Amino acid sequence: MSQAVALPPSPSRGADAASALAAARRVVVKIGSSLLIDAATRRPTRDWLAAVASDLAALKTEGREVIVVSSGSIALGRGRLPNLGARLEDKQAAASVGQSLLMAAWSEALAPHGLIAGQVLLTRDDTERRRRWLNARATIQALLTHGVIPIVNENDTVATEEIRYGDNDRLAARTAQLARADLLILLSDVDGLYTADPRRDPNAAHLPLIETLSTDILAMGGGANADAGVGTGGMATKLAAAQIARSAGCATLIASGQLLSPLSAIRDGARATLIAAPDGPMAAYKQWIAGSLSPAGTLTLDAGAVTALKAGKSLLPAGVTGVSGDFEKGDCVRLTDPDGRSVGVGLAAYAADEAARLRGRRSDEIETLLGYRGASVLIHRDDMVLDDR
Ligand SMILES: Nc1ncnc2c1ncn2[C@@H]1O[C@H](COP(=O)(O)OP(=O)(O)O)[C@@H](O)[C@H]1O
Ligand SMILES: N[C@@H](CCC(=O)OP(=O)(O)O)C(=O)O
Repeated sequence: MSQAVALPPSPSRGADAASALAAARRVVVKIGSSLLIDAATRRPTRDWLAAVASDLAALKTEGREVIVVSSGSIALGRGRLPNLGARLEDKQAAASVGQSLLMAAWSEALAPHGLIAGQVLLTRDDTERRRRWLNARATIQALLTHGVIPIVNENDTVATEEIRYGDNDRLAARTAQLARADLLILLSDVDGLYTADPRRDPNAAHLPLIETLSTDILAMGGGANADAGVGTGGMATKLAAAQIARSAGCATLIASGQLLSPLSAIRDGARATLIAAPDGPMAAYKQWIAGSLSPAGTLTLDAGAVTALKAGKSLLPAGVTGVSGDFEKGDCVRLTDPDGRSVGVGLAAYAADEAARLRGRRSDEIETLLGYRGASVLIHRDDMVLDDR
């Protein structure tokens, strides 16, 4: 995995947009249909896409990991099937045709930089059900480890959440949460949040930094720019996305995508709104594990495993002496010492029946015991919170 640049404290804390980007290690960039697709021709805005690809390549060269959340499949699909109607299934059909065109456009734009695009189609269920969530996270991690740029969109064939209610802003926030990104950049047709919709109110003032998403701030988010033709969300969905990201310890930047190289522009000081997050993504993730999930089972550990966990290691199957409860992969389980005292909690990498088969066994036996090669640990240390920490 690439190593980050020398970093200022954290993009999550209050600063300005340029320093938030300079400090970010893992960045999710959300790009809406109106930026990617020419409303008149319903084709990709190739020059813009080429410039963004070059921006993304620069971020990667600087040592940051980059994930893109890209809309555009419906608009592109409609370009090929102009007679489609406005029903939900027509939109889904458009997305089905347009998604491959969208990926082709991304692959073409990234290729001159030696970068490969990987398609990731998610539904809300995938980001909320922990088993699928762990699977999606592992796939995104594997893509990043191999230097691929994941290009995420909603799986519009099976889900209608975002195309019915808004845009991909919330999907981008959930992706940032899933990937434990520290910065979410929402590229828009406006250079940030104003005290009121700047298209309607000439006195609206730009807000460069939001430390707290108060109800007053949330109320500033109006609907979308109706003149844009493609794109659906508006500022309200961006603020809703920022709220999701913030609770996951990820800061959000709302910035203009209407410049040719919008990410370089942020780095060079272009105006934007930074919504800070108080904790980093790992701290927020651990708080979520410890505070929001009820354990669905228990793993009893031997004394050696307890010592290893306290030294910061992951839990290997070899250190587990007992498995109880009915838990699935990704569920929260309680960890206890040989005397039954709680040691902490963690997210299981295997379901209860599999964990029972792996109990007390070496990691190199997992493939033989289960018939496939899964994780080499029962609970990864990142997915674990110890009581006495
Ligand atoms: N308080 C606000 N500050 C900035 N923009 C606002 C605000 N309230 C509503 N808007 C509108 O939200 C639009 C951006 O949302 P949207 O059209 O969905 O953009 P995109 O397609 O880039 O996601 C702006 O063009 C603006 O008209
Ligand atoms: N999944 C849909 C995204 C829905 C949408 O319109 O999003 P956006 O362009 O961000 O308002 C698509 O690819 O067209």
